[in-house]
Amino acid sequence: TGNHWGYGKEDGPSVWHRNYPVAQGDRQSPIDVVPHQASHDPSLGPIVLNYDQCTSIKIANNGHSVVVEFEDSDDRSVIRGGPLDNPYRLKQFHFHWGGKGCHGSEHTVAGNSYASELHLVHWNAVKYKTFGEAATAPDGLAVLGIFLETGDDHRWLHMITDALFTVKFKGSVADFKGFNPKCLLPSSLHYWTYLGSLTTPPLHESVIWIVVKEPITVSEKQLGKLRMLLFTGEEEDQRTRMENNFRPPQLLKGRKVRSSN
Ligand SMILES: CN(C)c1nnc([C@H](N)S(N)(=O)=O)s1
Ligand SMILES: [Zn+2]
Repeated sequence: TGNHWGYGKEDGPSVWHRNYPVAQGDRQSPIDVVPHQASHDPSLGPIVLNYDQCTSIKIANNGHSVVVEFEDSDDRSVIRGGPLDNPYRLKQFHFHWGGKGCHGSEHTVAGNSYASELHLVHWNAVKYKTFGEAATAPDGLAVLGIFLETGDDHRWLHMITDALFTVKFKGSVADFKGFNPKCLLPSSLHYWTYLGSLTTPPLHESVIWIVVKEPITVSEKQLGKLRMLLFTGEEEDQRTRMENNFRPPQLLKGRKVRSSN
């Protein structure tokens, strides 16, 4: 019905263009990052995260991913520096992941996928009054992408995976206070950056992407807990596991990818 979209055969990334023609636009995301073709830009400073006053509010299953929302009525959690001309306010973070053992990241590096990808979504509250307004502006959003590879348990990710049972069904929301996503960052914030889009409908071409080079390590067990989430609501008799909720890489269409040092 209407603008319903998903990750299945009938409603997945290959048909999103029918309801969202921008899917075939000139600055779509994700992309395959080819490190040796990225231009090293010495003018690109470090990314600075001021997440110390960061306050998470709730965790939700929106039928496409699991999302942790933040209080964004002031500049308590911002990202600045790097390619950004203003500080951008943290609004939410969410994940994309694969099926058992297979890949799940959205961005790829020289054709290689990671098991999952974390997106920290920020908006330019200096230039725009609301997230909605920023989400349709060419410099409105900044998304920090972090790759997840499998290995040992991540010492803090259990804070999230232990809460997933509270949001199993599409449309469920639960309190999730006091979580600071700084604990999910790798030790180095060296990155690639390029101009792109949201990777889910409405696919607005409003994102300055900052893809961090160093992945974090999580265990297969922790990733498996993401897959106990459902795409479907409690009232639906069809129970569909939430997995493979990633869009494949899109054409670069002449865009330049820059690399911090
Ligand atoms: C409205 N918001 C916060 C978002 N809309 N689409 C989002 C996508 N999941 S992504 N992957 O961040 O582009 S995030
Ligand atoms: Zn995302």
